[in-house]
Amino acid sequence: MARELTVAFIGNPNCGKTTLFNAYTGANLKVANWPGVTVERVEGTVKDHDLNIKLVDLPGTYSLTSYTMEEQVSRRFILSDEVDVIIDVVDASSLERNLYLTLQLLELGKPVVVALNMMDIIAKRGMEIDLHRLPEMLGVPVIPVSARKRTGLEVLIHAAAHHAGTEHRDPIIHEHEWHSRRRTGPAEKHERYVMVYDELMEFRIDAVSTALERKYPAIKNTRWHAIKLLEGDGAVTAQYPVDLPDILDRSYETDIINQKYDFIEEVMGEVLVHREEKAALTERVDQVLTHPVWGLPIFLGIMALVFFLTFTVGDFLKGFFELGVEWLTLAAADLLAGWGVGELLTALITDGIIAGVGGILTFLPNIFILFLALAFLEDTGYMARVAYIMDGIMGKMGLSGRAFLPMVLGFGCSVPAIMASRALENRRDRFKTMLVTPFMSCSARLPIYILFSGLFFDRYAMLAAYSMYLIGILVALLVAFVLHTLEKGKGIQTNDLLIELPEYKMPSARTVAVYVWEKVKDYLTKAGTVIFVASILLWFLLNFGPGGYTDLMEESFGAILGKAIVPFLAPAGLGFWPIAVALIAGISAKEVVVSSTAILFGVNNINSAAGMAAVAGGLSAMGFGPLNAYCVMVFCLLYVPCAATIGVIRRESGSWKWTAFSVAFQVATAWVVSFLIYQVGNLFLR
Ligand SMILES: Nc1nc2c(ncn2[C@@H]2O[C@H](COP(=O)(O)OP(=O)(O)OP(=O)(O)O)[C@@H](O)[C@H]2O)c(=O)[nH]1
Ligand SMILES: [Mg+2]
Repeated sequence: MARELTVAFIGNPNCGKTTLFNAYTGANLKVANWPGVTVERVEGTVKDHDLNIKLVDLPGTYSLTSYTMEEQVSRRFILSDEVDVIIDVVDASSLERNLYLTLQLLELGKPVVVALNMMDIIAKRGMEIDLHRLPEMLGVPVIPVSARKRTGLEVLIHAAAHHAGTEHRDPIIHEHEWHSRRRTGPAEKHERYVMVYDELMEFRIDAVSTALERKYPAIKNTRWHAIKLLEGDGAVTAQYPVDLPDILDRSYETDIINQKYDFIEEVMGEVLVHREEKAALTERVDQVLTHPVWGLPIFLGIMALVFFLTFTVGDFLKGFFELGVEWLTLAAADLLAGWGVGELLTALITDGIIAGVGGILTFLPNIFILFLALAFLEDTGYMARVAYIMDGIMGKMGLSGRAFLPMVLGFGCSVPAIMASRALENRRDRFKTMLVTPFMSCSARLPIYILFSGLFFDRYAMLAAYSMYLIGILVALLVAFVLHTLEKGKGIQTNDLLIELPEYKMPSARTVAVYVWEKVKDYLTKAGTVIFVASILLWFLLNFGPGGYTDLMEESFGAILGKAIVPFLAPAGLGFWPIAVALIAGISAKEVVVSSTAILFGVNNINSAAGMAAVAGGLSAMGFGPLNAYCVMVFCLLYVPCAATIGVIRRESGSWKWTAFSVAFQVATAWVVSFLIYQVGNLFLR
């Protein structure tokens, strides 16, 4: 039978763990150039000879002292007995910072293999790392790799397999090493550790270890636990309390950290042959992009550019899709007629499914361009800058700049954006971020803007649509601000979570391709599932009434339902039953607002000139004008996130009550903002 082995990738955020995991397993997990991309543990398998290796990708962490939710995921897993070998992924281009975690992992006593990643960058910069001395000093194998270029992968996995089962009760290194660091403990213990603290600290560690051993004989690695107790680690202190008031008189965390860094400095001095010349390009670019005054306008400019491309290039490509849908409608009608399919079923297929789903597919080019641009921004490292630029403003909202990262990710899709809020340290910040993230304009809302702004704003269509993105950001910030003001005086402190600025990188073609493909796949899946089902349901709702099948939509169930809520929507400029129906249907997925409109007005190809003209005609006949269109766009921007988002809010908050509150809150906000725009707009237009 084949042997089984579990290997976990752990390392600092953004060091390339997921890239490495993808390279081994062929998975397409998300990779991007900012810290905190992976928020969940993910497993995959590879084979090495007769060995089945289970690989585990973990969220990045700076230390084993865990603060954020994702860091706890990593810590808990690394400490569990499930892991046979730890692969410590180290970003060789910032070795010094990464070694801090390495030293902590070595103290755990589990088999550790260091994967020295990003060797391609090291080579390009003309740096050199002494690959003989480094493993000697760390006492574990160090394998140079490049996850992106896929070099060194076989050697690494082989080393991990080979290194399994080399567990020490306490990690030790060879006799000839570190005689200068020799531990001066009790005579019978002459192990030499990789990381040896000063005499006084070693004395404390010994004392605590002895007490631990006596009280909890089952503990595997007393030294690590003793160090954690001296650091005042909450979890370990709660699990293994010892009564040593003289020794554990205060937290020695700072001393322990400092001594580790002293050792790291020593290592760096010996192994780095050419000192790292801090990437000059990154600094120069950042002088402009993170400028205190220009940073924000530049960000808004970049968003405008992305949006401009989405509109123009997307529209250019759209033509081909329109032809496709038109052809499909005709072909389907012909085919169904040829088969002698009844009128009703033919209507369901052409006016329901093709109109609803096909209409949505024609927006694919716009979606494609949007995600291409976002992938580019994420993999260059710009997104982390956006969080940094926003730090000041976010501070006024009682949040750290880091909370802006989930928010910008919301431009793509609210679901991963809400999950990204796990990187925030405390619950209050997380919930606040989860509440406002859905206000950011996600890709699903794009078709709504394209449709309604195209219908009513001609030359200003792009401007009208771009304003939605700005309104989204403004409302999100405003809501956060109001919440912050309400909280004030309750003794809540805001904490500063710094975001690390990664170096700028040329985006990898593979990363961008995978990113875009995953998003396009999601969009197609959504068209084939949620939108497909919603279109069928909607068609039935609009073609059947209390009296059975009806040609008059006015008498359908849909109309009855829509008319019932029109009085609530009218003050916000949305008092039209077809709009009411579209908005209700849009809860399933925002694109459904567009497909409902197509079904409502009986157009097969809503994204074409003819389709648009038909819808515009129908809407105008009801007295629906540009101001109403703007209100629809704003309402769609702000009201209930889609079903998938509601699901993820429920999962991440763990509470239905809170989920219900957040949904109600979004609807109320949408109503209030549309109401204000409609009422003020009316004053001016009259
Ligand atoms: N040049 C180069 N870039 C790499 C290499 N490995 C990863 N990268 C890039 O580094 C960035 C971060 O990679 P990820 O795989 O997302 O890093 P991670 O460690 O999983 O990050 P978190 O999930 O945030 O902890 C991406 O832009 C990758 O393309 C490498 O070997 N060489
Ligand atoms: Mg990752």
